[in-house]
Amino acid sequence: MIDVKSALNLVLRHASLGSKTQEVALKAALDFVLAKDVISEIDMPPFRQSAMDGYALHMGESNSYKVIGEVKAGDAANPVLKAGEAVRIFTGAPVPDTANTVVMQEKVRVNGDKIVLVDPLNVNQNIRPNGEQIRSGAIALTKGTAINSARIGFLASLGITTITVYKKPTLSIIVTGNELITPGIKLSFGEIYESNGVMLSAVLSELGYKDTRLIKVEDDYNQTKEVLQKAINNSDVVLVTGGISVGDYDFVGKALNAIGVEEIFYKVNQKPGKPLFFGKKGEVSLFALPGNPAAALSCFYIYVYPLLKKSEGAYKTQLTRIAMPLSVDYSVRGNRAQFLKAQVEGSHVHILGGQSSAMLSAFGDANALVYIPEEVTEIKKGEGVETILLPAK
Ligand SMILES: Nc1nc2c(c(=O)[nH]1)N[C@H]1C(S)=C(S)[C@@H](COP(=O)(O)OP(=O)(O)OC[C@H]3O[C@@H](n4cnc5c(N)ncnc54)[C@H](O)[C@@H]3O)O[C@H]1N2
Ligand code: MOO
Repeated sequence: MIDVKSALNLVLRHASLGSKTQEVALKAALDFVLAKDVISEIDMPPFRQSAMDGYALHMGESNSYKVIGEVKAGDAANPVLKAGEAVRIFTGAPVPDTANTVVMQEKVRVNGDKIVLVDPLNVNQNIRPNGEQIRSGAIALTKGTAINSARIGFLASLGITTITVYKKPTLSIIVTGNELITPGIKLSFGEIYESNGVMLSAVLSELGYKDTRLIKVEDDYNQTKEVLQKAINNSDVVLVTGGISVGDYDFVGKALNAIGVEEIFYKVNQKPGKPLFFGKKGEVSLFALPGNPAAALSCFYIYVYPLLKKSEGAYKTQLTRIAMPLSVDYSVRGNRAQFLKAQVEGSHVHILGGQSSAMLSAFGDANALVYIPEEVTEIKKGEGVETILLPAK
């Protein structure tokens, strides 16, 4: 049995770095990771932009200005202003080359074709210089950056239509167990509804991995071997749930061994998720997640997520971890490190009820996992705990 930190290090060390890239349209690039720096081909803004509705002035001696024209957003006009002259201007419009400041319309009194300033002015007020955000030829986003909605907007503002990203890994999910029944069919005694497969497909889809196959297998050694081998042939990453513990009908470990999957580790000193297995066959990574649903999802966030991020070239491989004060005293039973379903509320983190690894309802309410290392048994209210923020949805 190894500890949590060693297990995570092994996962990251063995993640095969994706080398396959593809061009994608910017509008379809959400959640992909850049495989090449993106260079801006324009200055942004491309011209001196007015940041306010008001007047562009060529500053003169007095506080009174003659208004000689108008420039609105989209106009190509560049009127010539002498000292003491102004043009009416609107937010986003190009400031004439001969104007050296912009005054908001609320800060002037209008008197016919004259305006009078209410307050003294500084030069270059309310003007966004060209290239203020980025210069032509500069790096807009570096290789390894994950594309989010703000970055799609930023690249669109630079006129970029396609980018080069890493290909997403192809994934197979294999759920094991004679007791598993597809929801929609009436349960017989001893049966339960299959939930790990749909849950893992959903969390993968939420993170941008749409190309996943879901396969169900009975507790049968030969069938397990066959299905695992097929999944390894067809995928970059395989996730198995259940059948990895020590029971007589837990065939996953034996089957993995028989088809030549190299064990990187098996069993981590953590709750939930003790019987977690991680292995490799060639470039294919394989996790056997515990069958207990909350253990499977915890292990997904803590170990599978970083592997996926690392293998698609992302520089940020792990969920954000912050120290937050605990809302009440908490004591741990046993000597396993804990990942506790929790809710960040205001400035505190609150550990939820229903922590059993067989129960999922608390997970649905959780927006974080609190990590308590194996050597810690008592935490007092207000003490800082490592809080892993789950992707928001
Ligand atoms: N003698 C021991 N028994 C167990 C140990 C141990 O150390 N010694 N560890 C326990 C812990 S901790 C865990 S976690 C589980 C993990 O067992 P498996 O990974 O082999 O999982 P299963 O036994 O197949 O299933 C566990 C549980 O989860 C349900 N399950 C499985 N798959 C699904 C699915 N796709 N959808 C919904 N529910 C599923 C299954 O019916 C079981 O109730 O082992 C302990 N035992
Ligand atoms: O390691 Mo298990 O997930 O505690 O039931």
